[in-house]
Amino acid sequence: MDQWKKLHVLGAGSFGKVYYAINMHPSSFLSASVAAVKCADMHRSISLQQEAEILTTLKDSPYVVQFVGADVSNDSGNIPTYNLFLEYASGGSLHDLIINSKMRRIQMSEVEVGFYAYQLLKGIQHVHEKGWVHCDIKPANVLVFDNAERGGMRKLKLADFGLSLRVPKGVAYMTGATLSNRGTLPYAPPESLTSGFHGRAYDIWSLGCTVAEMMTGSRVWIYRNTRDLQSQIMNEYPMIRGNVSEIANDFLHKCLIKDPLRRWTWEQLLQHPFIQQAVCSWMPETQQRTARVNPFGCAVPVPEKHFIN
Ligand SMILES: Nc1ncnc2c1ncn2[C@@H]1O[C@H](COP(=O)(O)OP(=O)(O)OP(=O)(O)O)[C@@H](O)[C@H]1O
Repeated sequence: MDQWKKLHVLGAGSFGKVYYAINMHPSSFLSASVAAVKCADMHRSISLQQEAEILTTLKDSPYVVQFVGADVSNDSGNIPTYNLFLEYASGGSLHDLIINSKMRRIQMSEVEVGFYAYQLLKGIQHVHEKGWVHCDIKPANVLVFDNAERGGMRKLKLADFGLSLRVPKGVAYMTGATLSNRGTLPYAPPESLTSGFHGRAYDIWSLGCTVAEMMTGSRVWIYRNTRDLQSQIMNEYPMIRGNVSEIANDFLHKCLIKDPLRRWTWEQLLQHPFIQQAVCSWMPETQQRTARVNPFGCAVPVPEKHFIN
């Protein structure tokens, strides 16, 4: 940590604070020149240390925040501090992006949302293939990076793996108890409340809530208190407020199927016309070929019967 200087606070989590830091000697072992540093007193740093371990297994995806390194310093008096270094996201979180768009009364276009949803699906693909379920996907846990190449379109990356669960070969984690959800309640799927079921489908439901929020600027649930929210998640269907096209609505419905075994997977969703259209609009031709897995391709209009249940 000696070569790093913490400059200002970027945010705070349940573990401690997140700082913006610059590397005073960028040629040394942590080679990045700037970083976000998640810090916690050593005796309260177990979840940060676990996050570091998880991030090590998730390296090498452009859709997951990159782990730069970790160390222990004595920078606040004599109390040892655990520091987790991450690549710095200059655009803040997706939550900030949604709030800013709302304040400026600029709604994200569906193509833009589709392109962001594509990136989140690729992140989920990587996380699931490495044997994890994120368990806390929400706009505040998605980081935004500027991307000059794509005309103002941002790069998004999944972050905050503090609640992630190891589920090798897709086996789910189950508490067996009602109301024993792990992640953030407004983004939690019904099965996590009815039986404590946490499988890969968990992340897909949270993705649906996140994509709906990008599209409409509002959360899918409006509730009076926690009990009301729990009851709505278990018994009702999420509300998509605002003007949403049929194709986008269909995508959301596939993410928000109540039965986790029938809910679409990242593999199926990557082929959905909502994603395919966005990919075709925003990706350079060379990258489209690998991303385009839809048998209909881009140029052909997709008949409704192929994607509406
Ligand atoms: N790599 C990063 N680059 C830029 N800002 C970051 C980075 N990581 C975190 N932040 C900022 O710090 C805030 C808090 O960090 P983090 O997301 O890890 O905690 P949290 O999810 O808000 O809290 P909790 O521990 O309760 O889940 C984020 O919302 C974001 O604004």
